[in-house]
Amino acid sequence: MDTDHKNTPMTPAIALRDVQFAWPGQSAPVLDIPDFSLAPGERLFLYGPSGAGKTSLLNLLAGIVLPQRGEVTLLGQSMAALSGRQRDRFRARHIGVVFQQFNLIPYLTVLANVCLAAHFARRTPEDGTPATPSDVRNHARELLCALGLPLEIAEQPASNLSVGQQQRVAVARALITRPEILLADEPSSALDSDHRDAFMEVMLRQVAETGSTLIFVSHDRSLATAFDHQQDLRELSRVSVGEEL
Ligand SMILES: Nc1ncnc2c1ncn2[C@@H]1O[C@H](COP(=O)(O)OP(=O)(O)OP(=O)(O)O)[C@@H](O)[C@H]1O
Repeated sequence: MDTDHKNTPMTPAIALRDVQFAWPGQSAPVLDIPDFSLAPGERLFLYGPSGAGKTSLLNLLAGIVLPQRGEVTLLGQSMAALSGRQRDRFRARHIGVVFQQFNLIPYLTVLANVCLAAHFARRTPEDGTPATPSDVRNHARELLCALGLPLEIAEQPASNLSVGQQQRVAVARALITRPEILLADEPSSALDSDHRDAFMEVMLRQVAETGSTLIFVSHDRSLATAFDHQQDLRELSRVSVGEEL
């Protein structure tokens, strides 16, 4: 169970060992990663050409898919040891994910989309996340405002928003739970330079305050200087084209 996972100061936030992953129906792995780990609080900028498997890797780390071989361990918890439902719960409580497609619920208001993540995480004040609904709403409004979204937008359905606005709502939704691990897949791709700078400041400030471990995927290499490390996925993953699993 999620609550059983051991998390000592020496435990990496993220650890992959001998991981091979192929999408269903494909015999060739998209990822083959012998060894990869990040310490708590490390911030990694991940890049690589389109199709290299960056999004696939984030799906593995979020526990959305499991590898055919090897082990993915987050905060000391093996993902394979959890059922699908337990992985969903683990993700809600410990991981913030900004998906490329945002995955907002279109008919819910912006505020409801952001607050729902806090509801599913069901954190207590001791975890550092406000517990009362009105505190959560205030925190959500603060995040939306810091990300440059006008306040009146909070009460509109998410489907009314521009792509760049939806992207920032998705970022607020990932940050509101103050997750130990933040996985962001091209989270600034639809933003102009002013909004991108504001977004980077908000995200990095909260990550620093919370001590979150961050993997940030982007094609914009100019952003890499804000991170502890940058990594080309092709150097991490030794995929042999045509190899059978
Ligand atoms: N849900 C899926 N089902 C089947 N195959 C998939 C799925 N998602 C990705 N793939 C395949 O896995 C490979 C890697 O795709 P992935 O999206 O991980 O690359 P990427 O590096 O994130 O690319 P981009 O920079 O364009 O976002 C591609 O060949 C893609 O077709």
